[in-house]
Amino acid sequence: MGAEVDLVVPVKTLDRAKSRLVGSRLDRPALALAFALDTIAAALPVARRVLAVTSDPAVALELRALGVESAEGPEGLNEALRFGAAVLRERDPASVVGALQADLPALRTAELALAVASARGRAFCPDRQGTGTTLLLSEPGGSLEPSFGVGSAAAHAASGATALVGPWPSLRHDVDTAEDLDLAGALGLGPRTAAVLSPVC
Ligand SMILES: Nc1nc2c(ncn2[C@@H]2O[C@H](COP(=O)(O)OP(=O)(O)OP(=O)(O)O)[C@@H](O)[C@H]2O)c(=O)[nH]1
Ligand SMILES: C=C(OP(=O)(O)O)C(=O)O
Repeated sequence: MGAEVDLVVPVKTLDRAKSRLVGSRLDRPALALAFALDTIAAALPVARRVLAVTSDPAVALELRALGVESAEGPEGLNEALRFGAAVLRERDPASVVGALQADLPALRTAELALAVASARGRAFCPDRQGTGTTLLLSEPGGSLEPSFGVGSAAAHAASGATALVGPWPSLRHDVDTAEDLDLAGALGLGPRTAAVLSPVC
């Protein structure tokens, strides 16, 4: 792709996160934090900068220990992403700015690197079902125009972004439900997520 890649990663307040993981013995806040830390740790070697946008001081503190910068953005996912993308764009008018979801606990660095390198212009990676979006990239120097939420893959395609489909299953396995967690587990979970799950497995 050529241009440097800077990523904004939105992280919801932990006590409200991953509400669809209900009905199990899972510790949702601990898992949401572990998902975010595993996702970001896998992304760090790929991106020049990673900026997390979160209103949760506990998340910011954990990320600081990883050397990751956080900012408190506005309420709402797309608002948080626009805020983070503007911060990154201000620092470099020519970079590729990306939005990476924080619920990819099986993410492999090499797979993210391959997907990013495959992008030509503004592009997105659909989730495994093909309806959601796990990664959205601007064109170099371009705007992100995030439309995350229900049906975001179709929304990103309709806004002119190209779908990134290739050998990067770990980038497509976001985890919202217990079934998603089983499927991500089959790919191999990051160490923090595996540690949270180990007492109940
Ligand atoms: N900063 C910020 N991040 C958000 C917000 N809503 C969602 N996110 C993040 O956006 C990504 C995708 O969100 P979802 O998959 O819906 O995750 P979630 O909201 O924790 O899960 P559900 O409660 O099941 O909807 C995850 O990285 C979340 O942490 C928000 O209002 N602000
Ligand atoms: C917000 C999104 O994530 P999810 O569908 O996992 O909630 C999205 O895919 O746009």
